[in-house]
Amino acid sequence: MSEAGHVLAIDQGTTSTRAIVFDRRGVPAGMARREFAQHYPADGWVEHDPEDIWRDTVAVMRGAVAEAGLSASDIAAIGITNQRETTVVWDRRTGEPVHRAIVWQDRRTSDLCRKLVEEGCGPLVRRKTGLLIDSYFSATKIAWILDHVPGARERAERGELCFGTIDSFLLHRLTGGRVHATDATNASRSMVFDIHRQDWDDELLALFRIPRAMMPEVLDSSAEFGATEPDLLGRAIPITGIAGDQQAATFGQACFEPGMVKSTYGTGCFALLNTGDTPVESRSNMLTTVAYRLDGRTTYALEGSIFIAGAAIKWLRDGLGIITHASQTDDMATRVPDSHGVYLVPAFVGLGAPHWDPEARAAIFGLTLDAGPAHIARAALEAVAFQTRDLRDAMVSDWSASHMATSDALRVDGGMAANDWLCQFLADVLDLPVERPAVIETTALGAAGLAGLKAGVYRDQAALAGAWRCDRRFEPRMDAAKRVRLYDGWLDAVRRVRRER
Ligand SMILES: Nc1ncnc2c1ncn2[C@@H]1O[C@H](COP(=O)(O)OP(=O)(O)O)[C@@H](O)[C@H]1O
Ligand SMILES: O=P(O)(O)OC[C@H](O)CO
Repeated sequence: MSEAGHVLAIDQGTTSTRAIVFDRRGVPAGMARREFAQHYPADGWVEHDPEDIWRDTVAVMRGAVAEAGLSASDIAAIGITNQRETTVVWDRRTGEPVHRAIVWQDRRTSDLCRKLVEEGCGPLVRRKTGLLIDSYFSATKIAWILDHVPGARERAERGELCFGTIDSFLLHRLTGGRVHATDATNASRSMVFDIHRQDWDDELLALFRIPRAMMPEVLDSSAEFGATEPDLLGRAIPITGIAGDQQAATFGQACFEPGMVKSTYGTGCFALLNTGDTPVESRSNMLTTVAYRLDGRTTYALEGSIFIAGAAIKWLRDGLGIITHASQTDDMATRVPDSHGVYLVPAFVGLGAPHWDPEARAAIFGLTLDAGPAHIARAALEAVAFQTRDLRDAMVSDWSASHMATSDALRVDGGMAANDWLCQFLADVLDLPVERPAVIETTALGAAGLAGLKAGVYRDQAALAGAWRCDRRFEPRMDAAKRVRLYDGWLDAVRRVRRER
């Protein structure tokens, strides 16, 4: 058991970077958070500046330790969790990025993806990676950078450039450029990683024209990744846990048994169903992915990915200007009896699962002169619940086709899970109890759990599962006829968005 009793988790998300110090019981002891700039250089393009992310990461690490009233000597280990698929390419020697990070929401390579699908490459990618060919994943983003940054492809072939998702970029910086690695969950989001052989796949690397020389080493999610440069926090601290944020949330929600499901409501919404040590291929356009890999043993999941969840609420604030803080939407939705027939389909960057339609764009239907901001805010929240229903129906059909039932409640987390109105509506639309944990920052908790297992702060997964506590359980109470009517209206709105693209 480690003497230093705390774990520092870095949670680098799409709209903000957080660090949280957890104690030996998995209780947050200190936290710091910074939002950072989103860049939209063209329609469907989304970029982040890696230097903003690095600067904020160092600041929130130091801020969280200070807020906890601790020092580096109290921190046994660091865990990293991150927005997935977002792609950074940097110079191996200097650590300098050759281009801004291309974010997971970015759709600039959708034409290339469509071409590969038309050429019949879909089954090969699906069989090896569990993924559909889509610009969401890293491979085509890497190729775009190599094709559009002068000299980058030649430098990459000479081994002078590194690719990494955000975890890998931060690991390289935190270790002073000594370590170029990632974990199996992040690798599984690239479209060039064989989830069965657990290795980069040369046939797929060739298909996407990516030199193997730029790929990071792939380790377990709980592993010895390296140690921080002493000047960052006052002493070298081991980094012993890494996972993509949705897998970290699955771990933080203690969804360790096959059939258990969690759904995270951040910028996007991501539902993961643990399928155990067997990858389940979806017939409903869900993804097959790595949930976590411990001691060389891979646990898989079915995943439904929705690109816009909290981002729609952010748009109400920054785009429409009808709110000044996301939490206002709770009161606004409560104030009106229904959305007055208003449906908002948040296809701002296309539609993810189960449609995978990059060309779709957002729309609001059903507006009348007596509809107002509260109806639109409610429709934005309702859309998150309707999209979750789309995912759950697909996952249940995949899973129950050949396995036992799914768990009897949906565990939720992420920034939006603080919205009581949304959690209740979610339970109503799913006709399923929704459980919100006492520690809502489950993504960071998962990263801390992975790091703490390796560092000896937490005994084992059973101890982590035993520490999970429900803060509030929302029971479904909507009558069936209303549920059917509302959801049918949603399905009609989505059909209209897809027809009109
Ligand atoms: N009370 C709330 N009601 C609705 N949406 C919220 C609420 N609080 C935060 N959000 C939304 O959740 C997102 C932030 O959640 P978070 O998990 O921090 O996201 P990420 O990890 O993607 O950065 C933002 O898009 C914000 O608009
Ligand atoms: O930043 P989040 O929490 O919305 O997560 C983004 C996902 O990792 C994208 O796959």
